[in-house]
Amino acid sequence: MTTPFESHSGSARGLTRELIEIVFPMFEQASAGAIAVDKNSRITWINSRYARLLGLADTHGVIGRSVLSVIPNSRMPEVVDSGRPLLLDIMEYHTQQLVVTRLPFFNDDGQISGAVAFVLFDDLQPLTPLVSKYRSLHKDLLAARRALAKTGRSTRYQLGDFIGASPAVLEVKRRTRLAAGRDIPVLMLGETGTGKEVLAQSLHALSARMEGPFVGVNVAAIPENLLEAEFFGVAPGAFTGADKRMREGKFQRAQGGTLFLDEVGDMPLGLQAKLLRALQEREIEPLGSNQIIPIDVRVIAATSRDLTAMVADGRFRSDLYYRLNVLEIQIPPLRERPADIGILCEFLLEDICSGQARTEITDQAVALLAQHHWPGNVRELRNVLERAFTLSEGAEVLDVATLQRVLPDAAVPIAQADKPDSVAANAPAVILPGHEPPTELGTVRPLAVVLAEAEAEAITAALAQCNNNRSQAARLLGVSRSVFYEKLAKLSCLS
Ligand SMILES: Nc1ncnc2c1ncn2[C@@H]1O[C@H](COP(=O)(O)OP(=O)(O)OP(=O)(O)O)[C@@H](O)[C@H]1O
Repeated sequence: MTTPFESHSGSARGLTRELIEIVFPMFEQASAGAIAVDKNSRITWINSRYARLLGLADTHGVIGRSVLSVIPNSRMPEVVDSGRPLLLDIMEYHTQQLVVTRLPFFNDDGQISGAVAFVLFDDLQPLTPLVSKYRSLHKDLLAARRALAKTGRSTRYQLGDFIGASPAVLEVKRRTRLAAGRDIPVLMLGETGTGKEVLAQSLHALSARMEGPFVGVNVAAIPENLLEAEFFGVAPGAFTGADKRMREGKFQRAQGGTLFLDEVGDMPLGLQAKLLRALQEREIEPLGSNQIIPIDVRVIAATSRDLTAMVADGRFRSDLYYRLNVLEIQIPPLRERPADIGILCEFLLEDICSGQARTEITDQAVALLAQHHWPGNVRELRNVLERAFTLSEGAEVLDVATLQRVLPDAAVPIAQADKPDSVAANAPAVILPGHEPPTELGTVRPLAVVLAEAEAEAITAALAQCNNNRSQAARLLGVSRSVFYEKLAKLSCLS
């Protein structure tokens, strides 16, 4: 039998490799599948049992490929990066849940050479009690993390929460891991709702600053005259009526951790100069004080604006742009990666249904969603699924007809509809907004639901019309920027 270790000869420096070589044949025989990767997480070997389990035509086609491009939920890169084994894990692969164990192995100099994984069980039936316990604990953990993130300064997202397996998303994840390993400023560029905050939190959680605070500040949501105090704090008694105590700014709160500057493109030029100074000197001066405070903070900036255009016409300082953009992560809009919509729906529905019976979505419904333009990206997808779930009163399956009733825009060709669905089958060839078939629930719905839907649609349409420029969208809707942000935040909480 060939093993992934044959090319390495001589005595191993660490016990790990020797042990693996001893136990490998036993594990390989007894397990439901085995795979090995090199130190770059590229597949070097896979046995035929695992290839069959993954539905691969043969074992050769995947050799040399990144393991994440074949098994999107694999945690082998983590094992290779950390050099630590993951002895027991449940990994989802399409509809299967596999119990896996992953071990790193080292070369003669003690350097990491790669990792090997074994599928211990591909049928969870005997483990049902354990798995349901795991699921309920996992749900509790997510709920606790969310509650904590609302009150404290910790993060609630990890890289695994950034869902997607398209090449563009894999590249985003690769750059995030790279950025996490280096203490440098990072600039995230992407439209609204593409997950910039999810990614910023994940980066922090992967970095050496993970034990430190993660402090987020949305530059666009804070009135201009308060921004400086928000950033740098206020000395005691700096103004008449000001606090007797020092009021900490975001930089001080983020000491030892990460400061996430969301919508940095909305920062007024005056404050840009002060931010640049703070980043260059690594110190700040609270308002009304002559005391200098050293800062130890990693900055992750994000924007949905075209910063290079803003630099070109003088609305954003070029020196600050280069200081923030040491490593750039471009997050693609959802419409450019329709292949991710299925997996995103699965993940978002799981979250939306949490605590209730699981709802599935038909392939035709996913295909319908893939045709949508998604100006509000994943946040909008989440809202659409939430509305569909509410409208269907927790039905087991979301189909084309239900989604047509909640998708905000345009006509949908009936050819896409689920064939056995009676509403779709009797519908006109094209369903236009405002001409939806009457629902079984009747036409009268609670006013609060109708108003909330109308508000969500107006916000999405305004953002689309203004190319995601929030200040313009707020003006178009006749509300202040802070009211607009409040509503946007509520939308994302609801979703
Ligand atoms: N790739 C993704 N996987 C899972 N959820 C995602 C993903 N991208 C975004 N989301 C979800 O979409 C919503 C918006 O994400 P987030 O706030 O990170 O976006 P953003 O780019 O920071 O938006 P904005 O620019 O409007 O602040 C959240 O509910 C988040 O959980």
